[in-house]
Amino acid sequence: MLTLQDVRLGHADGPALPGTVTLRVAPGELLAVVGPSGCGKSTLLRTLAGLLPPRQGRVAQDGRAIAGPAADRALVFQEDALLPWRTVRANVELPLAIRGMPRAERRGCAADWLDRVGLAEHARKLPRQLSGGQRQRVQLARALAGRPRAVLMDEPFGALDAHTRAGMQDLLVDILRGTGATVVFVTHDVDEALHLGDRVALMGTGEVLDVPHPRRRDAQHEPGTAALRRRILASL
Ligand SMILES: Nc1ncnc2c1ncn2[C@@H]1O[C@H](COP(=O)(O)OP(=O)(O)OP(=O)(O)O)[C@@H](O)[C@H]1O
Repeated sequence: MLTLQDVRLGHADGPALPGTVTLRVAPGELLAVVGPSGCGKSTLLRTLAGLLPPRQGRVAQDGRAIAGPAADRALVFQEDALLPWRTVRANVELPLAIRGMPRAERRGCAADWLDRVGLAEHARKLPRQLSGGQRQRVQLARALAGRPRAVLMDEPFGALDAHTRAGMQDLLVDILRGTGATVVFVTHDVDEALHLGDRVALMGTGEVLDVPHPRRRDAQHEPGTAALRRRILASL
């Protein structure tokens, strides 16, 4: 579980953002976060990751204050954060190696995750030999291979075309199933938030709304989904 209690966000060299955030993300939940540009969505994720201390208030994972980055919380960005000189497999293995996992075990773990994201036969390639969508799948494999209890995703599919993006959403739903990971997912795309989220947090207003039919593509035209969509759009 991730909790923020009366948290004031802000970068060290900038002013604190207006207002405070109080939020509780339940174990295994996917919380989608939307809000106007500049309202602090990325700052929120960095604070949860432990990369930025809160200006005020308390940020905790499972009741323990978050004091710095930890392997238990993986970050996935929109921009490609793979090491270009390492193979796909070595990129997925890297966080496992840093955690001291023995070589044979991390080989097996990386192979398993590359298989789950459909890239088994690309393991020996370099990132630049892959498409944008494939690179994003490597990032997912790398984030999840370490079995984090929380995954913090900042517009991870924002740079992908609509078709690839829908495929990535389906893949994410598929590979999260059974991991029990808690996910905070920042997006500009209201339909993505409504599809992936159990709840949607509106960062501008502080509201957190239940999604009536999470992860059901056919729910788009259900009255509850349509009403929620209008409400979110109005808040943006
Ligand atoms: N590295 C930084 N140093 C100082 N201030 C920053 C830094 N990054 C962002 N900010 C400021 O913090 C505020 C919140 O930015 P943030 O990137 O969290 O917003 P956001 O909601 O993610 O925006 P967007 O939707 O446009 O990505 C903005 O006023 C921004 O100028």
